[in-house]
Amino acid sequence: MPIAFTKMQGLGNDFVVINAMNAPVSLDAEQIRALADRRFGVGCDQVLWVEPPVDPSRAQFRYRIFNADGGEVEQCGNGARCFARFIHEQGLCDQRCITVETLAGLIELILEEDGQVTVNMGLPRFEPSEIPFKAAKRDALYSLNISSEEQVSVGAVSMGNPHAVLQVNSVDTAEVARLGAAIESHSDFPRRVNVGFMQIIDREHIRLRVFERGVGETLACGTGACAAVVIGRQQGLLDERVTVTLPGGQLVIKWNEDEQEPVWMTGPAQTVFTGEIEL
Ligand SMILES: N[C@@H](CCC[C@H](N)C(=O)O)C(=O)O
Repeated sequence: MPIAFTKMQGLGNDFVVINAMNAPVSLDAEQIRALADRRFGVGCDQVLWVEPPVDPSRAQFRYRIFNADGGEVEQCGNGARCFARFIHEQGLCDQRCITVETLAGLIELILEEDGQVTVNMGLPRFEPSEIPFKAAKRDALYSLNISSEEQVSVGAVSMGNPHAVLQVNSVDTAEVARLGAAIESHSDFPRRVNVGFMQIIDREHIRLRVFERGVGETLACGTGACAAVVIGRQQGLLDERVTVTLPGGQLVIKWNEDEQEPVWMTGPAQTVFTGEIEL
């Protein structure tokens, strides 16, 4: 049976979106990898499924996320904006504000008048056990051993999914591939981790590159942008509203530093093409 899909992108972080509202879809990890393959499949960083919610009294949809390596994960920010646009374009819901279930909890998607999408990304979590990260106690920065001769300093936070953030002098020269791969699978992050390289331009602007868990470096990472701003803000380096420049474009992230208040992300989302594929 061919599978119908929509190819979407948010700042060049790209997705294969599958509508499983009417008929359940079941793909195993090998089939997800085949779909995501850029030479033999459609090609994407993540595969997203739109499903009916488990609890319709709390949410209109269930949003499931699979990395290109086939693993299911908790959260995806750029995907959330594409999810909102997909629902609207497919006529699945005409409300401009929708609530969706994810493995990380509920998130809220708002379609703006100008076509951008704002997402309530939920609360950042800093307790090591919630990230998860092996540390004796919560700290602003942790020293991570890359080898016996090399240590790096990272901030760690969960935006529903795990993130480590390194501050660098320049994202142009940061060793994203080498350090990203080493930190992504570091034994102190038992579920692996997304790794952000943050260059602070000023209190309202950062540049960021992200080596994503289960994918490698992508053109943008929404949860990575939230994580970087939250970490930069906790270190007293950033203001409440920050523009994040990623290789694929810009996001605006807002967080008022109250740990009981959510992080907000605004940015674009676009459909690229639709198709069918036999797996
Ligand atoms: N591209 C995403 C994050 C996708 C999931 C991530 N790779 C993980 O494994 O947690 C985003 O825009 O947030």
